Amino acid sequence: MIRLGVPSKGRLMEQSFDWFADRGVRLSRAGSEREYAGRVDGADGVSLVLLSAGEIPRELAAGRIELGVTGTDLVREKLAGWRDVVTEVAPMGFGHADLILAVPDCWRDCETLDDLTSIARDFRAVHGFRLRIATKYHRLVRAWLAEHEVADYQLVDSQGATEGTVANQTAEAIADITSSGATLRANNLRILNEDPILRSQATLFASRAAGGTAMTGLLSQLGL
Ligand SMILES: Nc1ncnc2c1ncn2[C@@H]1O[C@H](COP(=O)(O)OP(=O)(O)OP(=O)(O)O)[C@@H](O)[C@H]1O
Ligand SMILES: O=P(O)(O)OC[C@H]1O[C@H](OP(=O)(O)OP(=O)(O)O)[C@H](O)[C@@H]1O
Repeated sequence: MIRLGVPSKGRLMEQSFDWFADRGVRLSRAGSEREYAGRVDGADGVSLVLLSAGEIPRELAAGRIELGVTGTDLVREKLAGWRDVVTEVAPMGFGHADLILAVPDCWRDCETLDDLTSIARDFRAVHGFRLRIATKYHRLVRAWLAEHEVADYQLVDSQGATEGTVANQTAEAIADITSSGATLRANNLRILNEDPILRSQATLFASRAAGGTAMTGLLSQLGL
């Protein structure tokens, strides 16, 4: 049996269902809106596991699901050495979002990462603590800042409503996912003039622990 993990709600679930339906495999919830059991029609030996998108990387790594749909951002953030435990089977063409660093729009002299680096250095001298960046993407943000030799900062954990932390004065800057940019604008934040930390999209991943003829058969049925 191939266990297929799909996000349990929202746009990601619906677009995943559409993606599989376009390839002849119909996924659906087994019962009511609130029930997290799934049904698979059109493919033998496949069971649907509805899960939080954020938990799918861990379930793939543990080999509790063989295939899973989630964002590339979540796999790279949650799995150290992700290439050793999962393979990217197919980008799915939806769930596009960029992981970016944003500062208050009123910081007119902060346009690039170089500007932020010098502001962060001065900030520490003036305030006695390091400039705070709110994020839930600790691993990716740390790695990106280290690569760009930014040191005078601290990460503040924010698991949601991250754009609100600046107005709430629990952070000076944020690193979060954006797609339309509306949430940033509504919170008077501006993206640094740099390439995104990561460009993410929904992707079909396979656990490296999985394989065999059933998997090969399913992937070929999906045209992969
Ligand atoms: N505004 C957005 N537009 C497009 N994709 C987004 C957007 N926000 C988040 N995503 C993507 O959706 C995926 C899942 O994010 P989400 O925060 O809904 O998952 P989650 O934290 O597992 O949800 P929950 O715990 O509430 O079930 C991530 O890969 C993310 O990149
Ligand atoms: O650029 P936009 O189109 O405005 O989208 C960005 C928002 O979408 C995501 O939040 P989500 O609604 O998934 O909730 P969350 O804050 O709980 O992560 C993300 O964390 C941003 O807050």
